[in-house]
Amino acid sequence: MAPHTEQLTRSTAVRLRGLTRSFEDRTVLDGIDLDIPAGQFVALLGHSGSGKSTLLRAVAHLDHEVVGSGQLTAPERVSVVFQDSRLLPWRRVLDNVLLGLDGKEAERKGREALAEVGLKGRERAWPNELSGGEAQRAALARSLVREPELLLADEPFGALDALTRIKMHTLLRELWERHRPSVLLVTHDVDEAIVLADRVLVLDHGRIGLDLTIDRPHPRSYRDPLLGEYRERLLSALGVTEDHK
Ligand SMILES: Nc1ncnc2c1ncn2[C@@H]1O[C@H](COP(=O)(O)OP(=O)(O)OP(=O)(O)O)[C@@H](O)[C@H]1O
Repeated sequence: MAPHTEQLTRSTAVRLRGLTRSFEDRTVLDGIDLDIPAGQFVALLGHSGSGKSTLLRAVAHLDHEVVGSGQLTAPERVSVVFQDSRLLPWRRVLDNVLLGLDGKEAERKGREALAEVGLKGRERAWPNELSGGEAQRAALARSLVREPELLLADEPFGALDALTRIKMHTLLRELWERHRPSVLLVTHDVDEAIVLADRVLVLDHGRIGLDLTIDRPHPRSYRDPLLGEYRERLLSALGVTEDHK
């Protein structure tokens, strides 16, 4: 089966059936079935090498060798944010945000998106004049301006310091509240997953080992004792026992 884009019902953003990916003789994704309803914020956890990025690349249609007995469907308007901002160093911030878009209306939206991520006034800065957190904000603005139905994020805050990361969590959640894309966020960080997402998946041996709904109101506090129960379940699904903590 070749992955393809097809018309999805309004209520489902992503549908995977039997998604399989092997590299030589190693099966990394082993028949994954997954539905992500439109507008849902999902985090994907798993050990290093468990296949999180491979799954995200498949959903982004960046991998043409993935196979399955069923289907891989995702919306056409998909934006991807990576751990590094991937801004082009020879283009100013606004031009990076607008990459591939033309016209006054696009420029207006680009400026608006930069204002939304707190970079008003930095439109004409060069990427090397931005801090890591600012560069990731610009990358988020570049995604937003395309009004994605699905935002795929591969450890977008992995390279940031702890304080900046917390600010970015708040920003990402606020942007989600305003625009309501479906989100698939790959992360190593259990706390990041439970503070941001409404549903957390754990990838284990090529399958979804745990599919956990986080039923707590937003904004969430890291200190919420009820989040502790979710943390325990996720750590246990990841095979982290008390001795390892
Ligand atoms: N192009 C490739 N060629 C060969 N093996 C690959 C390729 N891409 C990924 N793999 C392998 O597939 C497995 C899963 O990789 P993937 O990057 O999806 O894991 P991950 O869960 O995102 O890891 P991390 O958390 O360390 O980023 C790894 O063992 C990796 O070596």
